[in-house]
Amino acid sequence: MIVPAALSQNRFNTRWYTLKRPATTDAPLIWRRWLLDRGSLTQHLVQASQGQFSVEVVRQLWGRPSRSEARALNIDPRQRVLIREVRLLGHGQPWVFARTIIPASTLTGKQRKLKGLGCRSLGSVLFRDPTMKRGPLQISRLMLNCGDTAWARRSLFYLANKPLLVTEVFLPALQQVHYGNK
Ligand SMILES: C=C(O[C@@H]1C=C(C(=O)O)C=C[C@H]1O)C(=O)O
Repeated sequence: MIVPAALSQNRFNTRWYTLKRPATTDAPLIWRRWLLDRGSLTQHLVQASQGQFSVEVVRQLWGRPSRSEARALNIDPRQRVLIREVRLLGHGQPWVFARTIIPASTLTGKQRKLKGLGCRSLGSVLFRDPTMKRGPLQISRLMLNCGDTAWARRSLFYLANKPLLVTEVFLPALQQVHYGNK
């Protein structure tokens, strides 16, 4: 199971870079398209997989954020948050690992439904919400448990001005995907 411990464990001290200009990343061009697009990643993956797309929930639990996640959300690291970890599959292959951190204070009102997403994509809720705002993208290069490294990005989303932090790791299998110039 490729589950990047570098996201959830403080000991990895993963460094995140906010890109001032796309050109500043040394990511290969194809990755820049994936890494830096502010639209729905789900939509890209549905297109790239010709609809053979699915969401596999790895785990969902109440727990504590990493220090880095708490800093990004500007919350106390001792605060309990809802943690959702999924793999996004194309043609049954894991293409993206995603970890979303949702403070309890965000799971109120209409946003309570985020607790019961199951295998529906988070993106299908976020990008349909007229109140949705997205903060700047941060980029990192992570060490995966299997020893590979992978490009990752994260950003804050806001629904009705309430934050959640979404981190996406682009797994090695995604490199085989020849994504058309759409
Ligand atoms: C934010 C999006 O939702 C995607 C789906 C996720 C999920 O179902 O947990 C998490 C992160 C994203 O890769 C998106 O589609 O852009």
